[in-house]
Amino acid sequence: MTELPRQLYRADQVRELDRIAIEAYGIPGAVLMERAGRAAFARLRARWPGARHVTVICGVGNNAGDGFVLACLAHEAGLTVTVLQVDDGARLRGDALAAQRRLQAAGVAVQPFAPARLQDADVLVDALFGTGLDRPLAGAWRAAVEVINAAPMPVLALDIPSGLHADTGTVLGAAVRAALTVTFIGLKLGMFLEAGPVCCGEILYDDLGVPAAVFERVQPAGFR
Ligand SMILES: NC(=O)C1=CN([C@@H]2O[C@H](COP(=O)(O)OP(=O)(O)OC[C@H]3O[C@@H](n4cnc5c(N)ncnc54)[C@H](O)[C@@H]3O)[C@@H](O)[C@H]2O)[C@@H](O)CC1
Ligand SMILES: [K+]
Repeated sequence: MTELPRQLYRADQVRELDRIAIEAYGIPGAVLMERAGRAAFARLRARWPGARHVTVICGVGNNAGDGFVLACLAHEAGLTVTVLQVDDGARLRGDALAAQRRLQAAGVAVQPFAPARLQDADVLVDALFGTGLDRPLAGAWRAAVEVINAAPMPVLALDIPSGLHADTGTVLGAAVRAALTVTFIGLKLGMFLEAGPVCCGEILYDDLGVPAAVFERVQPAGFR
């Protein structure tokens, strides 16, 4: 975990940083996902050392994958772990699907999201959407964010609070209000604009071990 950098990026630029790290430096996406889950879990324990029950709410992309990795680590650390999926998960693929299967092999069930399933949690983890959010939340997705925001427990958001536009900081339908956001590889412009600061809460950053040379290949969109 390193200090907050000054560079700010758009979502497409962070995806470009991911791509360069994977393709030009041979860091598998699954390794980045493992490091993301591990970094976020370490920060969860540091912020809420007394937490005994963690509930991870997952979407259907790689942000969910980060959540599955965190859930597995929490389970291995002896915490009570509840994993909820808002969609039927049929769209899961690649690294995220592999992470979900590892979690299930470790004995943690993935259940459909339901408000009643949030109770008893000490901390909620927002693994619904990250930089792949590309349209306003609607239906069950929006309802889930509203239930999360109405719940009494603190929220740790993975990479960016779900519903927050990574480039503009606008709320796309609804956005998670997190106590802590652990963001990966690049700080997003939107975290510091409009609703960004309120939705992110405290921001912590992890470069996921991406070599400094990778960052020289993408011109930041701004500086904080
Ligand atoms: N190798 C990588 O690319 C890495 C990605 N990481 C994680 O992956 C995230 C990006 O993952 P993805 O690009 O898979 O996307 P997300 O996981 O952010 O979004 C999941 C999917 O939701 C769908 N979606 C978008 N807006 C929606 C809406 N309003 N309603 C319903 N569905 C919607 C899209 O089809 C998208 O693919 C990052 O934020 C980060 O958390 C990290 O693990 C670092 C490594
Ligand atoms: K998120």
